[in-house]
Amino acid sequence: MRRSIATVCLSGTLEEKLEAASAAGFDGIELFEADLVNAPLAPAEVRALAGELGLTIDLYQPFRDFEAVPEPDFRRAEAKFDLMEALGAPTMLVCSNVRADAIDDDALAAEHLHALATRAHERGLKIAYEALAWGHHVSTYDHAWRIVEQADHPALGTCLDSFHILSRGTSLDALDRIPGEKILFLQLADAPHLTMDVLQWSRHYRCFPGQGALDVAGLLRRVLATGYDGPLSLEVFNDVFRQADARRTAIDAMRSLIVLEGTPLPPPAPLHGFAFVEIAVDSPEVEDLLRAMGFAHVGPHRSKPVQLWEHGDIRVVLNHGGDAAEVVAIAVQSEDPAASAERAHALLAPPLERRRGSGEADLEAVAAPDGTAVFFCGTDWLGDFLPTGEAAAEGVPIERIDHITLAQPFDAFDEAGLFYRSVLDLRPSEATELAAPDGLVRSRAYARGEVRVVLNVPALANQDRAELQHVAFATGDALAAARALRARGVPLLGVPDNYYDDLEARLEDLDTAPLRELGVLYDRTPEGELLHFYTAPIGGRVFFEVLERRGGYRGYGALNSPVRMAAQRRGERHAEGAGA
Ligand SMILES: O=C(O)c1ccc(O)c(O)c1
Ligand SMILES: [Mg+2]
Repeated sequence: MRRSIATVCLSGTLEEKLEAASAAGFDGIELFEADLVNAPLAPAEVRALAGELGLTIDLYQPFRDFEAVPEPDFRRAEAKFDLMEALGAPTMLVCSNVRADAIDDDALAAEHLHALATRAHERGLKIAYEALAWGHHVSTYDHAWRIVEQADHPALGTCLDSFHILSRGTSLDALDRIPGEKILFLQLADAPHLTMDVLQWSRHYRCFPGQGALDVAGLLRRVLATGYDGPLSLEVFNDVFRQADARRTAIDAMRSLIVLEGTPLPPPAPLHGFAFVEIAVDSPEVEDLLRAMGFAHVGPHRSKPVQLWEHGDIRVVLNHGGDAAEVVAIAVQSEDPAASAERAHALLAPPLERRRGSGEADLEAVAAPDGTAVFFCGTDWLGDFLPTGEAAAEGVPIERIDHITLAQPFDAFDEAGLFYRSVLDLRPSEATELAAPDGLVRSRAYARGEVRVVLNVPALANQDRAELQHVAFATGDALAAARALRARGVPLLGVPDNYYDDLEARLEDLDTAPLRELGVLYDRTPEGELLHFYTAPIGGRVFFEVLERRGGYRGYGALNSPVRMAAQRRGERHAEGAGA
């Protein structure tokens, strides 16, 4: 099916919006009136530019507050028809009247729309009538359809918008009564569950399908069952997207449509946890910390300035080309790396070209939205490192990478989420908000089996950095691990006494003494328990966590994150007797 995107989804000037839509592979656009009014291009020039970019102008919108008023404004409508002829836009969206003085009279609305359609028809144009969820009298799609049916004009049909329908929880059953050819346009948008005024919800929080909580896929199935074969068009009003890079947003939008349509993709290959995490370093600090944690430097790379460090099943690659300590790559162990990479490419993840020495493994890698490399590893990559013969220290019970937490830029929360969900086929948990000392952080975990990625994003722009990156190591015994690491002189993050006092007040049966002594945090859900602690940050940017999941605990200790963040901000380290 044809894919369109409304210019309101994208940031920038009209020219930038068109270029971004074209670069992402869209076939057409919905032209928002304001984007045209604000542009120095004549309508014919917009048409020419769109044409050069391979885009059609599928819809001109919105035409507001027309129907069911004492004097419908045909003069304004004719002016827009002139414009549409110059643009080559075949259809005008008329949204339901929101004015307080609109008349509650379906027959009158139908009469006005019939008259409008008659004039449009003379020009070879069409009118698509859409119910806004906050329309004064017409606020549901079935009501808008009844009026269109009553108006009964060949140049008049309806425009369906998934947000207006699903936000109100309107039953989809009436869709079966609308003939496909009378649906002139389909707008698709998702949104998170929010309890708020529906207009505010629509204008600020819409997102691309798959990024919110609405069943857009279910609605699409019902609409396609009517025989609708017009464009699938994204119409998303979102404060963050308005501030994001238009080219990235357009690719995010296209990825969302690829997933929504159920486009055949290479199936996700089974994954077996993380093969490695790569950390860029600018000082010997990380090496010192890994050594103190019992890691062995098992080998330098044959041709690149990177080293492999190992402990149990944990592999950390240190990259000495960095100018700050940060996680630059995550690598998953795939049963079929080539298939994983093909799936990623089909989902528009840009491949990363890698330089490879002769005899070295051909590692497939793509770039995540924030530039983090995602590698798909088989088993041959370990041969790229020259063995040193070093072995990890005994007696430090840390076993494998449990999860990797990536601090993302402010505008990447939904985009990066959709990327990891679709490319790696990870399942999202509920999003949470963490109150850090420097601002609110939105956090959401994505997981499949042993591959777990947590995305942390500042809630507002202009916050330099509300979060750090971290790699969490799984242990079978957090208290023993904390004891062993302390004995080896690993600088651990201090936890205030107030935290343990609160824990005791909340959980009467919990013995907090060993936790308090060792600076170990605790969480409990009906499924199980979590014991975890953190190293002090290195280079101000990266730290490690050690965690023990007991029973079926599936979370990430989000409740305790603000305690950690406050301690990190103070630069507190756990010292002997700190709990006393
Ligand atoms: O928010 C609005 O006014 C508005 C305008 C046009 C649309 O198609 C829509 O869904 C909402
Ligand atoms: Mg709409």
